[in-house]
Amino acid sequence: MDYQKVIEEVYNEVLDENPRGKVATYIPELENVNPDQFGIALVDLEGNVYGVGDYQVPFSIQSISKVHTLTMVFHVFKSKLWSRVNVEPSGNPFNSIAQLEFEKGIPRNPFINAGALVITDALCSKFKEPVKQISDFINEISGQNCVKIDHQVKNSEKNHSERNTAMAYFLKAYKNFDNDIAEVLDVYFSHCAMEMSCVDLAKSFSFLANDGYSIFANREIVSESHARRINALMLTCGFYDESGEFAFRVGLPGKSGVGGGVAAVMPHKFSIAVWSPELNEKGNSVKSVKALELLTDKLSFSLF
Ligand SMILES: NC(=O)CC[C@H](N)C(=O)O
Repeated sequence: MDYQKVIEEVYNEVLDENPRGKVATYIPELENVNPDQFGIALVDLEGNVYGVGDYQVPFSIQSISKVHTLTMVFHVFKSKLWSRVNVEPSGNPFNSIAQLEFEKGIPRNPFINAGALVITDALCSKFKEPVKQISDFINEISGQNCVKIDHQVKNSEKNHSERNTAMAYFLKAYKNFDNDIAEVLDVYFSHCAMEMSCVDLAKSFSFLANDGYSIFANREIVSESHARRINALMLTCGFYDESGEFAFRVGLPGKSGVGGGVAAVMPHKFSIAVWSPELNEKGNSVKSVKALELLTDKLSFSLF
């Protein structure tokens, strides 16, 4: 399969069609990014890299980091975690407070903000220096020192953090939050403000395409059965209230972030990351989703 040719075709077709959205503005610093950037990187299971466009430009990974943090706790906490977070699609926006109250402080899944805050809280219980541990972990599974925290983005989110702070208090009220709220939020904003390029991100997702084994870290990151479960969660919950639409159009497990990135995997074949900052109203990158739809159509395979 000539992956380079396919991603170049996809790239050109998306640029020809030029679907537009709006860059995220609720984190003010994210508005300063050039909205025309667009890149695709695909990494196969031998470690070959195929890239086109701005695939080496670092961008704010935002919620994509929730897959990395979940992986870290999945490994450490095993099944205990699932009494604190559910595994159902939310069908609601990623920052819904109403849903959290309705469900008595047990977030629907680990990828909506409330669920990710519980995961970050669990990380804070386990690790002395959680931000360093998260960076080290992502660097390890990407095979290089690629993670940087953009402190302007971090502080920008911190200065506009009313909803996430409210959610953390709600979780605490329902006794589903162990650590100091400000500390956990600081860790959460730090991992959301990590910057990576498409190629680094695709490498960091490679173990999920490879039954849990990372060819970049040269070790098993999670067991084969845990890798399958993380993929199942990405397929059903990775795109918030648009997860069904993504499964319908693309058919790969994946995760989006409001920085405009999407990382996805085709189990036993490759991992891929696409980035373009303009989002649709659900918070998913318009060009990235279009590119992945064209890609699975051209390859004539997906999970289904
Ligand atoms: N969907 C996202 O990427 C959201 C992440 C963002 N840091 C937030 O908490 O709102």
